[in-house]
Amino acid sequence: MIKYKTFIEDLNCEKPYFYFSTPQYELLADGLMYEMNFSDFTALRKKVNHYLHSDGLRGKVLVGAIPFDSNLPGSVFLTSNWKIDCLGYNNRKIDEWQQNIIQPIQLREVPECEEYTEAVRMAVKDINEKVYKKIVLARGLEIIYQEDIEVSHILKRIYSSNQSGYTYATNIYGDYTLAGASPEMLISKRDRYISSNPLAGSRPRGKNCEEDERYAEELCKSEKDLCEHSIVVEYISSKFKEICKELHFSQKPSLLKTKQMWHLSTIISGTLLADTNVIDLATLIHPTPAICGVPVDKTRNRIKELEGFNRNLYTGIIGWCDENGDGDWAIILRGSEIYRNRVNIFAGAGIVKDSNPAEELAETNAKLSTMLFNLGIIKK
Ligand SMILES: C=C(O[C@@H]1C=C(C(=O)O)C=C[C@H]1O)C(=O)O
Repeated sequence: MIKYKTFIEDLNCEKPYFYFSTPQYELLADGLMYEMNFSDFTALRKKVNHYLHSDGLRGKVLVGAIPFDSNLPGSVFLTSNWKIDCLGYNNRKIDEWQQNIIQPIQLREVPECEEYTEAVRMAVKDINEKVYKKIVLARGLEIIYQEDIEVSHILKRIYSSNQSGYTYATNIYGDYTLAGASPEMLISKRDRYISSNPLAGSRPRGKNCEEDERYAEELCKSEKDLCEHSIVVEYISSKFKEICKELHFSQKPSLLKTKQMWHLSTIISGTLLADTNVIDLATLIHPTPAICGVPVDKTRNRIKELEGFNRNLYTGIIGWCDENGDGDWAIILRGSEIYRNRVNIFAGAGIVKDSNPAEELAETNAKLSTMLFNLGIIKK
């Protein structure tokens, strides 16, 4: 029997220029690329529309990652060197990629836990004073190794443990690899059909079945988490209402589980009134309150003050756009920046009026565990 290997399983020691997969397909873009720089989202939209209307994307695909902050410059890439393949059911065995995992010599919190809980306290105060309604605050871990780590092993582990989410890896942004296992699709577009699947409101998975079910049940009933979730659904659905003739979403969120987390989830879908490309759609709704806050400008500025580090591409978006303006863009979450012997990982939590600093810290720890597991630092 011929053993079918996916693009990611087929990697030897090389790092892919750009890799993106969903449970249904995987896309790999490699080789020569044209870099399209942009100064902000408005400039990006203009350039992409120009390319699409002048047939400049024929046979090509646009791939890349767009920063969290829409006022910052960035770049996306155009290439004819790309392939896409269906992913049917395949048995992703993480154990196969257990070998060659090295352990770090140092882990450093950026910022320190106490600074993070203090930032949450300040945000709750802002919310009580009605400065804003919700804000997402993140923190990071810097992981140092004695020697350079083998990126292709880590990618195989990320892919294998992320059967139901979006796996991404790119090497086109300088001297590091951005790679992770995002659970959240910002926008998907095929012809006139569009959908978004925001997540907000979270619990860790339990240590046993009983605890796991209890956490899931608690999440479904939690007023605080339901409120956190409804803010995001309201934001995206009101943006979609302006551009869609039909809009569908359930009034009650469902549960989505990853290996490490439970999330409240809502699929919002619609049919576009006029053909709009996926970059226009992504930049219309990004950053959503799932990773930024309400109102957007106020919370984006406050995030810079309270977090004390630069998010860059973390909580930005990653994906592709084809010659028809179709494509998928996921939020850059549960990811890592891998530099030779150093890895930076990040995680955030949504803060609303009833947030408790210690619980939000625990939530970020649970989210960080996705990459800690993929790096082989923790066992589960
Ligand atoms: C910010 C992160 O996650 C986001 C925040 C969530 C929440 O507050 O419940 C859930 C999923 C994501 O939208 C992260 O994973 O770093």
